[in-house]
Amino acid sequence: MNKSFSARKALDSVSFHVCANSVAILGLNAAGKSTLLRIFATILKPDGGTISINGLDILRDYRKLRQIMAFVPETSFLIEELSAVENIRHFSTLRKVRVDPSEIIQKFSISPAKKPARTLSKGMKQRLMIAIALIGKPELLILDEPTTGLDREAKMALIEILSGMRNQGTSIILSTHSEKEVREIADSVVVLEKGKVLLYGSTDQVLKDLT
Ligand SMILES: Nc1ncnc2c1ncn2[C@@H]1O[C@H](COP(=O)(O)OP(=O)(O)OP(=O)(O)O)[C@@H](O)[C@H]1O
Repeated sequence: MNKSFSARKALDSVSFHVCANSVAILGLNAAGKSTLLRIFATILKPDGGTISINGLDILRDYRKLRQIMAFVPETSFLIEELSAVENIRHFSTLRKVRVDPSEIIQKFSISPAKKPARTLSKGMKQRLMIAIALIGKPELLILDEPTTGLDREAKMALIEILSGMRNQGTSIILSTHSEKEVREIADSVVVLEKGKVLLYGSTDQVLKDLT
């Protein structure tokens, strides 16, 4: 699969197959991670090639894929002037799903819950975005560098949330710069380098090959 932006090849003959509940896309800056995730999330179209996730073709079955998937991008999608509770209400109404915001706030330990989202720390915003992404119980969660910019404590809390979700059967695809994070969350890894696949396979094997 390929993807170019004008003359720049962001993804160059990318091809891999992994069978896992949680997959990490590992790579340095500009490796092509976000581009690949945005293609998986059906936001961007590849220039060519075929991709299927959980048996669904991203071009042919994109409607079905969108129904079972949630995407947490690198930048915030929260409405900054609304509180955490109001953001949860807003996005659940858009998705036509009835939820109890206070239950979600409690489950994800989001605080403060009633002040504008702009007052939340980066870690709390990430938790809130993941909580919102999980409204409607998607089978597949795609996250673009969810722990970037978080302190150690917030990172660990988020990793715990994500591993818990994986253990409960949610499929997870995430991008990261961190081998440590890969070890804690992912069953399989795809390593990208300058738009190409350098390695892919089980986490243990890939991390061993990288050392
Ligand atoms: N919309 C765009 N227009 C032009 N070039 C783009 C666009 N999106 C990505 N690129 C280019 O494609 C390449 C891969 O970018 P991408 O954001 O996918 O990398 P990344 O691995 O996610 O990087 P980072 O870790 O810094 O977020 C980069 O050279 C980037 O400049």
